[in-house]
Amino acid sequence: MTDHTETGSGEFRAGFVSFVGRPNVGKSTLTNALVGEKIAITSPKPQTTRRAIRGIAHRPDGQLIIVDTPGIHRPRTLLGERLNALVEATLGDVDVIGFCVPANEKLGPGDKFINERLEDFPRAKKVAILTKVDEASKSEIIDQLTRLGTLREWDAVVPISAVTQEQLDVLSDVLLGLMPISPPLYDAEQTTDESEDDRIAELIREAALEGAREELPHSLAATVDDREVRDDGLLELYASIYVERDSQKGIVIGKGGSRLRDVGEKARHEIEALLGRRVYLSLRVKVLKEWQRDSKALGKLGF
Ligand SMILES: Nc1nc2c(ncn2[C@@H]2O[C@H](COP(=O)(O)OP(=O)(O)OP(=O)(O)O)[C@@H](O)[C@H]2O)c(=O)[nH]1
Repeated sequence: MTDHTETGSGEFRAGFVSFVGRPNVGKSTLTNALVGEKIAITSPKPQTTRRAIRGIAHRPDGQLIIVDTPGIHRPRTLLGERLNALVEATLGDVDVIGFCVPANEKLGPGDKFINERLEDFPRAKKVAILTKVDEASKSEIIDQLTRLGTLREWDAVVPISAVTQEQLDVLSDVLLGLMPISPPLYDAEQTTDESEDDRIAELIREAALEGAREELPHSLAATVDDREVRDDGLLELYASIYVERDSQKGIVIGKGGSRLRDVGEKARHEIEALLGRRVYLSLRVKVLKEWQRDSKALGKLGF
């Protein structure tokens, strides 16, 4: 079981926080930096986060349970609608919402749209997080903080960089301070409640996303279909990458299978790091026609 020593102030706090913001503002990177382990996938392509993944940051004086949501956006497909419903359900339930805005881009209509939506979640405390301060000048940061201040009365405003780790300790202090006094909600060893297969599938999808062309990211999904331990102890994993159209299959596989080999190689390294053991990874690319619009297919892929 867990071994939690309480600090001077005495009170242990635990609760749920969700980071929201436009695509690509650094929510997943922040989650990973706070948790200290790779949980949510990160990618330079927007909207790559598709499911609510919990990362748990353990501290001597509390636990921050991070619910990573897909971005809030206007739905265009059935997948989009489901994702928005997921966001609604998640945000209705958290103690703190961290509204992320990058320091190196001006506040735009997208930020304002999301900020207004925060009114729908009166239960949650609201913290503005200025991300990527390593990419902005002092005066840009000050301007941006001032503008953020005009949006609403925040419970706190914190500038951070997940890449240089700047102010991450301040942010976790602030977030924890806003959490209810509570006994630990999870064991100290636990950093996520996602299943291992789901995490492996995310690593495969992340590898396949790398270098993928514009049209592809939203069409990619991955599943782990089977696993077997060989006599020599090697873990065999059988997984599928799904695309929506025949033409996309060729793109993922590449000339003579070269691209798929690279994807497999990259994913295998990440999976081995996650599991702490050697793995044989078999990847197959399958076409699931228009799966984003097909409720049966969405179910099959775990949405
Ligand atoms: N320089 C800098 N880059 C960052 C920082 N945080 C994230 N990034 C980069 O910004 C890009 C997007 O980061 P993500 O964490 O995937 O963004 P996200 O908000 O989770 O994106 P979605 O999943 O699309 O909603 C990646 O290329 C990150 O490496 C930061 O603190 N500094």
